[in-house]
Amino acid sequence: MSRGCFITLEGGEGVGKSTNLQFVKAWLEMRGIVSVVTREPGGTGIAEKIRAILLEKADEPLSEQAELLLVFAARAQHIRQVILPALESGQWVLCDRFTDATYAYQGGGRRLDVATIEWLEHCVQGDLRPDLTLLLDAPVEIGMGRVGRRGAADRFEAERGEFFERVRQCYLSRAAQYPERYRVVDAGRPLEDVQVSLADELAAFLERQ
Ligand SMILES: Nc1ncnc2c1ncn2[C@@H]1O[C@H](COP(=O)(O)OP(=O)(O)OP(=O)(O)O)[C@@H](O)[C@H]1O
Ligand SMILES: Cc1cn([C@H]2C[C@H](O)[C@@H](COP(=O)(O)O)O2)c(=O)[nH]c1=O
Repeated sequence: MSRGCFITLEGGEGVGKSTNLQFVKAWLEMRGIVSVVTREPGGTGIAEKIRAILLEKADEPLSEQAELLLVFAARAQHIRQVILPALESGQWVLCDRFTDATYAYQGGGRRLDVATIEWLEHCVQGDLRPDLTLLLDAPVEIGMGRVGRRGAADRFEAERGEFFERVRQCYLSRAAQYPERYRVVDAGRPLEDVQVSLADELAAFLERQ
């Protein structure tokens, strides 16, 4: 049995990752491809508990180093419990954020040392990398406007605009750095247009397999 493909959806807050992950799953299903939908941080019982720590606005401030290590602790659990078993059984994995989010949020947003992130990535993932990363890109105000209508902000959503500008620029520069893996989709357009572009990218990806 051939190994499944690993697809990640990335982007800033409110760009439409969760909405479009369901679209991607349905698009693949219509072509006979079974996929597991999951997310980071999270995706297992333990990793979801870590997610709760990362997202909650607690009285005790979470240090930036603790934040980085928690993200990778959740990822280690997720990879071993969910991602690798699914890929090895031939299923595809569709993940709402993965390590590119760590480069964008902890590297770009928090300005933590990129070499440390690379080292943790190597320790936790070995050579596991996404086969395709769909970057949903939209101006920060558009994404935050969509999120704002959803209710109370979590610990990340409460960050300032400049933080999210750095996150966006970091995603875009990684997309330029890894053009063979990344596809950038303009997510500031109406949902139907975004999904036409996603379908084009998925069709092109299938052609390459
Ligand atoms: N292209 C679009 N145009 C207008 N509204 C959209 C579009 N895409 C998603 N939305 C809406 O924006 C909101 C946020 O979408 P969604 O939860 O999918 O984003 P997300 O990127 O997963 O957010 P988060 O960063 O919080 O995980 C939802 O109400 C969704 O219906
Ligand atoms: C994987 C990952 C995530 N984050 C941040 C980014 C988001 O603000 C939250 C997750 O919530 P969402 O519903 O997906 O928006 O976590 C991060 O800072 N670093 C990471 O590696």
